[in-house]
Amino acid sequence: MSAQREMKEKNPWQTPVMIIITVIGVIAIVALVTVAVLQNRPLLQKYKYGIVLDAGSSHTALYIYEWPAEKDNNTGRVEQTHSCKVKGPGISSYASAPLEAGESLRACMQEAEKLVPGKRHHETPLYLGATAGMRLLNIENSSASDKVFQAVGDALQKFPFSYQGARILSGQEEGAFGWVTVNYLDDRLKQGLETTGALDLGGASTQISFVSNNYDGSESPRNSVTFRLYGNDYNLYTHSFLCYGKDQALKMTLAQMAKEGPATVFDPCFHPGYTATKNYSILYDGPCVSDRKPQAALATFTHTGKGNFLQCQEAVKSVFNFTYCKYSRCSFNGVFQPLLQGPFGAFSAYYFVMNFLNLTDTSIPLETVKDSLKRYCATPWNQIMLLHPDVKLKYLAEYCFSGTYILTLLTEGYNFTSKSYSDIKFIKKIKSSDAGWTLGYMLNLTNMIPAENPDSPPLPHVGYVSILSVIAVLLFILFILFILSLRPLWPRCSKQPQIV
Ligand SMILES: Nc1ccn([C@@H]2O[C@H](COP(=O)(O)OP(=O)(O)OP(=O)(O)O)[C@@H](O)[C@H]2O)c(=O)n1
Ligand SMILES: [Ca+2]
Repeated sequence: MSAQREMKEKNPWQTPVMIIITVIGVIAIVALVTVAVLQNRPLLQKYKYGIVLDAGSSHTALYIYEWPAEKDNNTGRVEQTHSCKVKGPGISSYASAPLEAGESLRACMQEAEKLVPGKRHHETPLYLGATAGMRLLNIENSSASDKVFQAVGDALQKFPFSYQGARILSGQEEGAFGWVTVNYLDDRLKQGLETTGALDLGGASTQISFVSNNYDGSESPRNSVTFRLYGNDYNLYTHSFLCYGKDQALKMTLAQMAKEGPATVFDPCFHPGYTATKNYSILYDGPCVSDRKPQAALATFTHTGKGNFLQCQEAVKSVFNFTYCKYSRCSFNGVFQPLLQGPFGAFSAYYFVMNFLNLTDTSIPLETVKDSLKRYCATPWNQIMLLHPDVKLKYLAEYCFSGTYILTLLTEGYNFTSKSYSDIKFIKKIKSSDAGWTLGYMLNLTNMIPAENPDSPPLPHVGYVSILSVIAVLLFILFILFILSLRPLWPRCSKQPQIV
């Protein structure tokens, strides 16, 4: 009887023990998973921002970049979220009215102020980088270029961002940062993949940058930039040709045609039927053409189109110098260039022009591209205007020249062949970001590309949490099984109601 009573007293324990164990087990699992999730959860969508102003020779553009806050100095993606084209010409055109250069940036800056969240304003770096237009102004009149920078700096500092200064980029920087942008956006750097060369055609200068396996940089150190990015070493060849942007090249070509100072310049690079009276001074103002001043001092000339691609090609070729090269190989003007190694991304004016001409498909044979351009150049000007009523006349008049210049620069200048032409891709954007030097410039200045590959967690976050949860459940089941396995040792008890 006494043993029976003892069992009866213990009996109620059997179920409560299991309930308590289950409850504790479930709480433990929930706690474990919650801690794991909270500890490793990416911070709630918090973003950081950076702003870069590209003060080009023909215009200024503002770019806003955004990246997840916790991925600073890591492998995080930086993306362009907005761009704003500044109204009016490039800042170098304001040499005689510098204050207006600062004023011109206001509308885009106000847009940026609205788009970057207010609480991030003060920590958002703001950079202005100027390229060939300001390089030329600085050569021509350095005090005028200083005044433009002063005015631009004063205007930018009125905004609540963290202003980091305005400066002229060197040609090497412009080329190298364009290359960094393209390869960063293509994910080639992080993964250590073969890189893409960068071809940038601006209004006043043009850049070529690529990695060539059999080039160590020793032959022409000033064309060599070395990087260590994500644990890989890169020896980049880069060169910037000042004056070989498409606007300055047009001036040089025209100045070359008009070097005898005629009253009418018959230009094969303009459409038949095109005619305009122009000031001779436009052909020899600025450092790219000042030495081509014609002897005769006529004030104006009649610019008349002839629409002949082959003659245009010859005229364009005349602004390249192929006569001297002190290196093993050169592109033009005695500049060293190693063997081309593709693929290449060609952006800015390369894209604008080839896209307008419907010639961005580089799988089309080069000869066919030339034939198509030949027909385009020969098309009468009035027909061209009828076909493109929405295109700015200044741009429209120049596409025959620009297309011819691009093909001549690529083949005669850089030595692309009919075969390697297809290694080039004419691009505007990669994902949501414009191809150009600005992103690479900001990534560099904010130290956002580490030299070494950061240790990445072996598992993605979701995988990590799932595995942790499965292990926790397994452990709990094992624990229950263990408790149940001890059952034979438990004191026996009867489920029969006790009849006293
Ligand atoms: N839809 C467009 C836009 C621009 N352009 C021309 O393309 C050239 C280069 O533009 P861009 O790359 O913006 O040159 P910048 O950056 O201003 O010049 P640089 O890099 O030499 O300082 C300019 O002649 C511009 O007139 C064009 O033909 N079609
Ligand atoms: Ca540019």
